[in-house]
Amino acid sequence: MQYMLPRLRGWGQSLSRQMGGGGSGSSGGGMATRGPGETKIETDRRRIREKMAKMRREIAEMKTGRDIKRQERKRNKVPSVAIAGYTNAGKSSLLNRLTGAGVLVENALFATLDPTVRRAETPSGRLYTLADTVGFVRHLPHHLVEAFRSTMEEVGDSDLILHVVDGSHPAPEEQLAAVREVIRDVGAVDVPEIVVVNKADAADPLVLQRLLRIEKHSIAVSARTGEGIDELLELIDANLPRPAVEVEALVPYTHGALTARIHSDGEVLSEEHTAEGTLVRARVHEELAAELRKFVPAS
Ligand SMILES: Nc1nc2c(ncn2[C@@H]2O[C@H](COP(=O)(O)OP(=O)(O)OP(=O)(O)O)[C@@H](O)[C@H]2O)c(=O)[nH]1
Ligand SMILES: [Mg+2]
Repeated sequence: MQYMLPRLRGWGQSLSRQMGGGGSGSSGGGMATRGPGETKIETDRRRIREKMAKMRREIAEMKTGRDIKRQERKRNKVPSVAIAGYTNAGKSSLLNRLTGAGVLVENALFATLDPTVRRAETPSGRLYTLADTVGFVRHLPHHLVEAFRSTMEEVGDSDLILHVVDGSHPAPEEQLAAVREVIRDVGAVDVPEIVVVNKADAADPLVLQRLLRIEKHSIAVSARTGEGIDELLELIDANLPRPAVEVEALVPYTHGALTARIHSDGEVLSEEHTAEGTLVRARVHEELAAELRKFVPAS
């Protein structure tokens, strides 16, 4: 903490530029109010110091709850998708847009301190979890990187990363690179990534074109207007890990709940309603495959 404060001069300045300039008064929460005799930089430093302290406390409290949730997810084999990206990129807005959740959205740094997890469903009916994460900033002092690291476990453990970048920012490539550095640091390089270029409504079309060309797995969206969201949902569907076992089962109509689980936990390849029940071909995880064994149709 002591060591980082002298460095906040540059940081604070670039942050206010990033947020559209014009000082801190136009945005942010109540903490932005300047005390008597405080200069802009002092206010920034104090604000950041307060945020950091709060964040560390919350991170410490969160860890246990997160571990439990993660274990549950692993057991149920529900694929997990993490929304990562630079601070203020629109991660929480995207989570809200994708799941209808009411997560706090604010034009302020580190609006999100708790990696919230929501359940979501693909257009084809597969269930997955979607996690909102803490945003990154460039030139993060080293001990702060440590604090982020624990929240980054969420990202490292996920099956798919939605890497959100603000397309209307003057230097989106730099933000992408900075976030990737952290993703690499936490060993999440193997997790497939979709680059979600957000704020398409406010971005320069040429910048959008450039980003979509450079980034192979990318899509332009606007969490605000909903533009591109349906396509993103399809893309998530296509990029979720495929369950391991392909099965064929004739499920009696009396076992409707089981048919429903094939839809939510697995990937249905074909389905036919016969006189004896629902004839399904699907990819499912081991557990469900075992339960379906007694319904393998006599051939
Ligand atoms: N024009 C425009 N603004 C957006 C869009 N999505 C988000 N915003 C705005 O960008 C700001 C940041 O949005 P958040 O969703 O809080 O961003 P975040 O990435 O969760 O930020 P942190 O949690 O602080 O890392 C808010 O003022 C949003 O209203 C978009 O698609 N278009
Ligand atoms: Mg957020």
